[in-house]
Amino acid sequence: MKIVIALDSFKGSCSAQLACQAVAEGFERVSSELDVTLLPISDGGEGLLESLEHSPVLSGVTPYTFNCTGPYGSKVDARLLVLEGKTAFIEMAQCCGLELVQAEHRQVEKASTYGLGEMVKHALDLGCTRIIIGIGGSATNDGGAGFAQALGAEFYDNDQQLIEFPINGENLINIAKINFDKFDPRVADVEFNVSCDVENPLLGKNGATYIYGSQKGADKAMLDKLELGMAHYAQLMTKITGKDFSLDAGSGAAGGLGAGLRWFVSAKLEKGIDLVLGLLGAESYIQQADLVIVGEGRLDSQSANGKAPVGVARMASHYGVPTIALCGGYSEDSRILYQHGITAMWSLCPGPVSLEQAMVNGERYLADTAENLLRTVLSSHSKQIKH
Ligand SMILES: Nc1ncnc2c1ncn2[C@@H]1O[C@H](COP(=O)(O)OP(=O)(O)OP(=O)(O)O)[C@@H](O)[C@H]1O
Ligand SMILES: O=C(O)[C@H](O)CO
Repeated sequence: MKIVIALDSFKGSCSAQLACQAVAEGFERVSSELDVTLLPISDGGEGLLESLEHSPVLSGVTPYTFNCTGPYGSKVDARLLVLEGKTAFIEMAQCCGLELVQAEHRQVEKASTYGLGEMVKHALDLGCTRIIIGIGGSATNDGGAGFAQALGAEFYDNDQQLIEFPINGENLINIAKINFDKFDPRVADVEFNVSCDVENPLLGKNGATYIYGSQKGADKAMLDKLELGMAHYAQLMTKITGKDFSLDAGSGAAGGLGAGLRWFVSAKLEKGIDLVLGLLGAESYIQQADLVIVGEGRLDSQSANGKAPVGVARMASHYGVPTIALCGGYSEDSRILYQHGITAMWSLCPGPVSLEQAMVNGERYLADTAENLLRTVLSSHSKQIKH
């Protein structure tokens, strides 16, 4: 029996790689005759590098670590991967991620994507001609202005004063002019592909600020202020470039970085999970599988919007392969996922345990649930199972 194990991370509990390993361990308790492929997955934002590093097809990636500017200005270590000396993979959450800052210290208006620009400069220094950036899971709402500043763009306010490093969401309302004379010229010869974890537009009620600003530390008044700044910035960038991306899908990913990357480096945006599945060569494994296992911390109706488990399930259902999802919990409205390729959903909780207990024991519970799941599947096939 061929099984593809393609779980995303269980945020706050275990990484995608550990989740996949736990499921494989549970299966091994039941049968040693399985042909199992582990494909730790991500929705293209946070976790992108981990899924690529453990990919069975991308064996030749070289990891580099650079000390760069974190979301609030202090230094953080971030990694990038280089494939065959030419293609760099960068995960913006490593330098500008929400998880780098504890919830009580988050001030989204002060956060900047400057560190991502530094990482891109490192990739250029390494001679890369294609740069793939996974965006999402960010602490920022600066529309990519910090990213452009790190690459040499100079932002001026109404008094013709240079806006200091690192430019952030709060500064957007003050930008009157941008000077690109010192912008890194190497960028023009590089192909940028961006995998977005969500498809929100830049502006409006469904845009970057109003949908993701609160989790980054903004209250209602701050959300209104940031949206005004973003709208002003979008208007200016549209005037400069002649391109209005405000309402395009993916523009609102990572606090408007999606739009910023299109404006500043002519990036091509893609739906994260599709780009990840392509990079991992997932199709060749999935189309031959008898069963696919997916999962993430929590499944709900939102999971249908570009999240990793549903992306995998859609591909599997295209080939008539059933997909079973394992999760910490699923909401009532998650039934809609049955229409998106998910055949069944299993919660890993063994009983009424606290969320904390479920998260601390995530791997153990996953292995136990996987064991139980495979016992059920094999017994319905009248297969030999270990006792
Ligand atoms: N082991 C676990 N047991 C029970 N619930 C869990 C467990 N691990 C994670 N969760 C729940 O899932 C939530 C995280 O959800 P999930 O892993 O789907 O990430 P997310 O925030 O939706 O982001 P993304 O989809 O980008 O990964 C946690 O806040 C918690 O409520
Ligand atoms: O970073 C963010 O704002 C969210 O993950 C959506 O991209």
